[in-house]
Amino acid sequence: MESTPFQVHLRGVVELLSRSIYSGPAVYLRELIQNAADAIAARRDEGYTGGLITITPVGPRSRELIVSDNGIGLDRGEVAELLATVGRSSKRDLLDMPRSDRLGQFGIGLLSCFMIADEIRVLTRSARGGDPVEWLGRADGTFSVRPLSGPEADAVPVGTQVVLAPRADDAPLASEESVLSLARDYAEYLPVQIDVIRADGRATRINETPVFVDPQRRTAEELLDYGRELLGTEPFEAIPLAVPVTGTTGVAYVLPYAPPPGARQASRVYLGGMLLSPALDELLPEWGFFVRCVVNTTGLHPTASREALIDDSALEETRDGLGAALRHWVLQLAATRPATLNRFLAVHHLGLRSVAVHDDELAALILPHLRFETSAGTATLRELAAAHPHLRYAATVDEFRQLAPLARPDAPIVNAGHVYDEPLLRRAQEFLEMVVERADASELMDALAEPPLAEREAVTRLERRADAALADLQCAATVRGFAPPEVPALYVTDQDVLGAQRRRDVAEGAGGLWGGLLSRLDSPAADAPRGKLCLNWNNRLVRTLAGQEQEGAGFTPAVRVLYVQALLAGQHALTRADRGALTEAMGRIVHLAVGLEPGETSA
Ligand SMILES: Nc1ncnc2c1ncn2[C@@H]1O[C@H](COP(=O)(O)OP(=O)(O)OP(=O)(O)O)[C@@H](O)[C@H]1O
Repeated sequence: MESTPFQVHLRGVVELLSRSIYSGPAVYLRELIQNAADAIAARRDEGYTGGLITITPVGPRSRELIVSDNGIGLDRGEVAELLATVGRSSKRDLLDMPRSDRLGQFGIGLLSCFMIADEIRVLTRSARGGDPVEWLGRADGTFSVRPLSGPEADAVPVGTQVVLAPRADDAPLASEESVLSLARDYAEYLPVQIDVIRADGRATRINETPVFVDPQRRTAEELLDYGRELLGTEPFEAIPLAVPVTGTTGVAYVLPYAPPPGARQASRVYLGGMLLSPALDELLPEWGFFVRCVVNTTGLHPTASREALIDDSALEETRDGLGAALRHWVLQLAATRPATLNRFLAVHHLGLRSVAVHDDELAALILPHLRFETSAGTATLRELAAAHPHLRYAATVDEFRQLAPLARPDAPIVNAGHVYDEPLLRRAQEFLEMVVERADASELMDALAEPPLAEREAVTRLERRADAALADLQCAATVRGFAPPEVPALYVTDQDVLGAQRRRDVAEGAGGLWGGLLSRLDSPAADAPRGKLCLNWNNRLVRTLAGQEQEGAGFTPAVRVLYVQALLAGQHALTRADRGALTEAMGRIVHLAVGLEPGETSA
């Protein structure tokens, strides 16, 4: 059997590159700069100390774009082998791992030039000696090699020039304006000088110093300057980053605003100084949504497109390292700058809360510092855990509103009615020494002071009479002493009652089929849930009501008005029955005030 080498259909491969691998034809320039930089690095390995890349864009005087370098160059044998063999690269080491000082590794980069031109012409002279060579590759898959001699050869210095004549449609990508902007975007931080030759013949050096490569040695102002450009606004703060195992350094900019929920901030990533991606998702842990990073790395591995990173253990290690830096920042804030921590939490609390619900790392970090509203003012969870290891909470804002007045100051109730609060409070038990439990209205009421034994009889009588006065309103009465004494009564419900009440409100508004259905759901049964009116034994008015020996005509309307007042104070919605009761009770009170019998209406 005869073995035959595979045939490569070059147009098909180029099509594949342009459609499926690269984000667009503009990457041709990145690939050329990268090859030039690698060639200079290779020559520097042999003791050379110079290095310059020159790019001449397409212009009024020439339809050709030229990228020249004074790197290692290629001899005749290397040209045929390296330039014309798809997938062959000089830059992989023996273990097939990318070398940290070389950018290329796949042996396909040069083909990207076919996305804008039908021919690639390479003039090259090896630094190791030998005659220069011209290599001509064509998009139809053929190439030719021509050794140069005489004056033609004398004109070719050590290094390589790549010459492209872009197709008319693609020429704009090789114009001075595009070349300047692409070269800056991709390569302004490369450690090699890059000049763009302008139409007037003058060179513009595009190199800039990357502040994020060595952030520890930069001033805060320098770091913030870059951050301002990156975020388009003043960063909240700049956090220097370093993950030495993967040669990654950079800066995380804390956003001064809350990003949309769930949005992980994409990072700007440079590989060996060359832009890999302006917006890479996978670099940060999920909970790092509150920063936008810029990093340079030498130890992470690009995919063939060079626009993403391979999700391998190096990336995972880097993610962990960056997470650790963010965690350190938060802990430092908590320890040394609590006011800044509070400002940070005020901006990002919703996002932090949403992620801490399911992310252990963030929960452990942030929970102690989260602030909650309680019946005794606001406090952080750490403060609450220290003062009240057994903590009770209300699970809705409604519930909090009605339970808060019942809570003793030494046993406050936490408002866990806002989004994420309840699951976070429950999680707090894993990270802080505390037990949290949902507060129960009747238990709280039981904890309130019972009136003294000597007055029990009067209290029981008052409860019975008030019960009777409220019977048709599905409300029971109870008497306790609580602060402040000016409040005559509180209305207390448990969750079932609140739910039933809400359905009744809807039914009243809905009418028709829906209304009928809902009202049937709640048609008062013997065991129908009842709210409770808790009368305050410390209140003068309540005592006076209790003191009325006879069933005075004012008792029932007074209790019913107290009931409606308590509902309103607790911001409960009034049902139709409640409104009816109020109108009727007020009518009777007005009659009593002017000395008329209830029925006496006509003159
Ligand atoms: N300017 C240059 N100077 C010297 N050699 C070059 C130059 N450009 C390309 N080469 C040689 O041609 C080979 C193939 O280049 P190509 O850009 O296709 O792949 P690569 O750079 O090795 O890898 P990648 O696909 O990751 O870019 C290189 O490995 C290098 O040996």
